[in-house]
Amino acid sequence: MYFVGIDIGTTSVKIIAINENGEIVKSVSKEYPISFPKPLWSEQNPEDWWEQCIVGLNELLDDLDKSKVKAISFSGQMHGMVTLDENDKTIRPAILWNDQRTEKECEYLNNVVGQSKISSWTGNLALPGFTAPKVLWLKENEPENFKAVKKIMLPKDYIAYKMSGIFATDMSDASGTLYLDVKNRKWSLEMLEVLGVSESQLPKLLESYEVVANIKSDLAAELGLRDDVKIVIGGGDQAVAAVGGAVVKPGSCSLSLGTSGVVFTSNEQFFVDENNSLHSFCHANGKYHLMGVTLAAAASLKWWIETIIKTENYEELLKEAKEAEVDDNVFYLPYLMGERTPHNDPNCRGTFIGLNMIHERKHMTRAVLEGVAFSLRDTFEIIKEMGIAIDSISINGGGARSELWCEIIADVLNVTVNKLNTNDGPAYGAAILATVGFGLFNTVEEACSKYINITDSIAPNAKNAEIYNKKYDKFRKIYPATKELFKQLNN
Ligand SMILES: Nc1ncnc2c1ncn2[C@@H]1O[C@H](COP(=O)(O)OP(=O)(O)O)[C@@H](O)[C@H]1O
Ligand SMILES: O=C(CO)[C@@H](O)[C@H](O)COP(=O)(O)O
Repeated sequence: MYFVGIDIGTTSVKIIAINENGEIVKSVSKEYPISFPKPLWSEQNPEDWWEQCIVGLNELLDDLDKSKVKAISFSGQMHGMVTLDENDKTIRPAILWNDQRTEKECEYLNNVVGQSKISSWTGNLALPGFTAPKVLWLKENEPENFKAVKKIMLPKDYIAYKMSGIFATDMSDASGTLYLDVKNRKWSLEMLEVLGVSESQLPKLLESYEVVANIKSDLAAELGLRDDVKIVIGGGDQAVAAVGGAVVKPGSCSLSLGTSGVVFTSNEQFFVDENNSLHSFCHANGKYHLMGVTLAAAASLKWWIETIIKTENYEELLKEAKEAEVDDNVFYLPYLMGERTPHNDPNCRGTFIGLNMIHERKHMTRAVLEGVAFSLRDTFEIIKEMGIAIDSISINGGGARSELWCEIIADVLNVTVNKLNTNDGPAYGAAILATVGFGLFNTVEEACSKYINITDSIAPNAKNAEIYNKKYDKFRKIYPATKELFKQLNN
């Protein structure tokens, strides 16, 4: 039997097939473009996701026994707004999770409607990346497009719709819209009224491991699959990556180093932190989770290596950075796309601070890795302040390919970083959801405990942890000192 996991990432679609023992049989990845048409904007064409998905699926299935495929499920970049008209055509490019154009709409939601109402209806506050402020932006700035909207959906739901013909979503991804009542796992009618959207424009809500329908028969024929393959809805990439990292028990913690960087803990019950600065969302196992997000994690490294240094040779740059001593006074702030946790500030920007004549490229590469780790520590500190004790975390995402980055993170957070038998977090988690939806396991937890184990652990180095502790204290002072300046510069 084969189970397929499809991850609609920001840089590419990753597709894997696992067998009933949880072993990866084959994986493929297909890139697609992202466009930044104006400062603060970030968009992709949903058709590109679909095209590359089909190219990838054909390649994946090419030399597999297609009759053995039993179920397909998804993980997707969260919060992106996909809008379809009455003919199911996309109305405009999807506005993505890292788009920061909605500062005005967030101010309206948080300050005019009011934080206490928004938080009591949804469990969260308005952040520029979330879907609700994007809906308001569309209404205000593209009224003709807003009028044409018949369906509003999230990235992976567009793919699930294309594959099943059913308009559905799941609780974990829907949590990131800011129009789900997270605690009660239903759409917030109060928020829908604020947005001017009706429930009929929104998808049916399922748990991540639930079956949407069988695959559409014409698509099954095109791909050479049986027409009883189950389409399982899947979830938002962070919750699904957590499933792929077995972060499904209360208090367990994972760290994702994808385009964004995320610290994630799994909880049995719904709760919010004191300042509502973490995302309080539904988990893909039917329970809840908390997470904080730094917007440009591996995106910072990609920008530094590919856009600034203009090479694809990560290995050389990372080897060089390993040779550089920790420099107490060189800092990088990873705010290339503004920042979410903990600052919730679309105006802050990426910055190097503390350079002098002795510094070389290697110090700057190291500063990029450290700056992302410090930003992740900002979330980690909030989680610790809530009394959640964390002594180890599992790591996933493209950035986790760097041994040096994993070491720096272990030292900066002062925790053991565990590597697992799979680094394909979101796609692997999606394949696990497919097994549960198909009925191979009763629960997500059962599947995780059968399939996932730790293969390597990186313990923090006590000396480096102490150095980084002091350096982190300095890092924390830079944002408050530059906040107003960034606001003025952006104006
Ligand atoms: N060898 C490497 N070391 C560190 N980071 C890497 C390496 N190779 C790729 N990356 C980073 O991985 C990122 C892609 O990770 P991925 O988890 O696939 O992201 P996403 O799901 O957002 O598309 C790229 O931004 C790139 O910077
Ligand atoms: O906005 C969030 C989570 O709240 C991001 O994590 C996106 O879901 C995209 O993730 P990656 O492409 O970085 O995996």
